[in-house]
Amino acid sequence: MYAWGVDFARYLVHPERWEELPPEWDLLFARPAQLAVEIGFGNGEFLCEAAHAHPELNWVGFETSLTCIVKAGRKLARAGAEHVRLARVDGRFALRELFPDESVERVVLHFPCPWPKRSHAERRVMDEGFARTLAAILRPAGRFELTTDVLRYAEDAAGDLAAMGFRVAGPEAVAAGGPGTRYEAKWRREGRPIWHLRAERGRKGSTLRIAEGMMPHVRVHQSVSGDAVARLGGLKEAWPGGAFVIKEAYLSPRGAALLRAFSTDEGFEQQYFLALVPEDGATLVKLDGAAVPFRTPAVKRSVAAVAAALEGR
Ligand SMILES: C[S@@+](CC[C@H](N)C(=O)[O-])C[C@H]1O[C@@H](n2cnc3c(N)ncnc32)[C@H](O)[C@@H]1O
Repeated sequence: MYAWGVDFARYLVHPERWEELPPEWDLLFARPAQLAVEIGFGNGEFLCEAAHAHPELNWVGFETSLTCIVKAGRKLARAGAEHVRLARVDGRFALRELFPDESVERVVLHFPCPWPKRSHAERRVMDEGFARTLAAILRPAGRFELTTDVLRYAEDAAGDLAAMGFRVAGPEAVAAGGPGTRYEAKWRREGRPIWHLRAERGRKGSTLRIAEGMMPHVRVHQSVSGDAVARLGGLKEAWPGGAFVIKEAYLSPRGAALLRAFSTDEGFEQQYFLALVPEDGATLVKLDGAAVPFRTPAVKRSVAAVAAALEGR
């Protein structure tokens, strides 16, 4: 990807397209090294600095904002940073699904959105589930660091981490020497106290992973009519922890169809397309390559349910 003449494509990775999860990070970085992860890296100030200060580590950053990916990518390219990869994936999902147990040395989270309202709590990065993931993917004595301007957030994090067996130091106020990010500068300008918490993994935890590399597909042994495709719009299923809905169905003049789908697995939401491809009197139901989702239980169920609906089951 080029933006203002700076090529930063070499930093970008697309885990949703990988056929094997979790991946071999050493192969991806073309060198064996300990892994360090930043979640919600914003404009990339810390990641850029950290890659220079700790060239012995392979750094992976996760962001949900495309604008941030572009800004951080440009910064890394300008600085000539090595051993960094960026992905546009929800960091909570990424940490759990993309790293084997006991494979990460360090995880950092700087000024996560606090989402103080109870009704928004599920959007917070740090919670009990995240602490469980950390206990699973961190190496023995691997560490997690949190910097925030919200004392309550840091205190809740300390509680969740301690309950998972972490040795927790803080939260303590840090007068200077924070991560050097845009949000640190912003809150310091406003005179807010900055809180730092450091937690070292104690006992190993375990976590349930749900994504697979394999692309689900089902062959329906009949061609499908435009009416049958149109009836797929609105198809939905929900079960404890997950759901999918087919939002819209588009039919091409040549008999192929695209279905716009939405899924959620334990709050991890995805939008994607299913393709219905005619094949010698049969129809292949598969994921379309335009917006490939992670292959979660909800995504797999949507493929199976569309095939079943077409077969009248
Ligand atoms: C308040 S900003 C802080 C950015 C940066 N760390 C800093 O200190 O300047 C929070 C960032 O986290 C990102 N973010 C929010 N939820 C996320 C998630 N679940 N996974 C990855 N990034 C996330 C947002 O897009 C935003 O860039």
